[in-house]
Amino acid sequence: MANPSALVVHQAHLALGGRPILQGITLDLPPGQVLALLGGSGCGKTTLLRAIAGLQPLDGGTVLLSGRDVSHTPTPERGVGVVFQSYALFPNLSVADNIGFGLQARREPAAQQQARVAELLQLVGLAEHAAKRPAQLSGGQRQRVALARALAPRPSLLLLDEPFSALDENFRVPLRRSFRQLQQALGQSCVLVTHDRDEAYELADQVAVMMDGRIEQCSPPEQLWQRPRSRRVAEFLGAFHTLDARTAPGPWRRDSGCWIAPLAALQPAQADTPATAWTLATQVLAVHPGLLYTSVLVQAHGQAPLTLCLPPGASRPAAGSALALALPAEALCWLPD
Ligand SMILES: Nc1ncnc2c1ncn2[C@@H]1O[C@H](COP(=O)(O)OP(=O)(O)OP(=O)(O)O)[C@@H](O)[C@H]1O
Repeated sequence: MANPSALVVHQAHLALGGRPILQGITLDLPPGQVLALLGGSGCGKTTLLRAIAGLQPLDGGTVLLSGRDVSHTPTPERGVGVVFQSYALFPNLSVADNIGFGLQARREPAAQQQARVAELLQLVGLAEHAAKRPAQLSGGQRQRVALARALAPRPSLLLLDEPFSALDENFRVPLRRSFRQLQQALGQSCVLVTHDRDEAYELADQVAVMMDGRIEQCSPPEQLWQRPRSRRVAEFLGAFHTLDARTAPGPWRRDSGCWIAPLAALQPAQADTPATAWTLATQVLAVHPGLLYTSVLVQAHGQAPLTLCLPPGASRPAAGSALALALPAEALCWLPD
């Protein structure tokens, strides 16, 4: 028989302070994969993570870990590891003792505990810092201690709440890449809470977009960014031009919904632009030079302003000038409201 899913959440419901916070969440995570819960502030990501950990009781619904119904099982018996945004390390314990904390609590033989701590110190590259206190470490090192501590008891599922958000961009990206390598080498199943789209895209096998306590779409990242299922998801991902279908010209006009196209698909119209393309007569509102590209804000009739991205060397149009743009037909996809 195939391995059971690392995590199944079925119809999770929860209200707090009289407000619905989780509204029928259903998820299924195969073993060894990372699921990212991606959403804006207050959509319920952390609450869902806490419910999976058993730190927040649900009003209704079930949670299964490796096929075992843990809906009413206390946290210590669920076999999950948790890495909090703040890392929550013990300031008076050494790095090694922080990592070994969960093993002591399980009363494993001392030699076995020491061997496991040494293994994890190696794994996260902190062997020479074993005797230090958390205050003597950098933010990235503290994050790795928190990760090692959560991994030490070999959890069936690792839960991570914004684990990289306290770090500077320069540290965040290399650290999340080394985390992904480690996770894949260990085959560790994970649920990752994040509001960072790049992080979700890079780290996750499946991305669940959460809005108002619901999963709007759960798909592998490439699929999500190619085919968002609704306008809300497309707008949240921020990777598309959105054009109103009601005010669209000729063949693009519809009674409802919108057309979306990847940002790079919008280009200046050329002599060889195919007749099937959607051509837009626009006026340049503003030009914003940038390191990677120049953003040109344009206004097309009946549409919200659009942003054309020009490569750094391209000639820049002047604000107020007219600019003919085109979107190839194959880049456009209609979505319901
Ligand atoms: N104990 C509580 N009592 C009442 N409301 C709560 C409680 N805990 C959380 N909430 C509310 O539930 C909603 C979801 O909170 P949650 O922390 O899960 O959001 P989030 O998606 O993780 O947001 P963020 O990214 O800002 O952390 C918020 O509106 C929050 O105010």
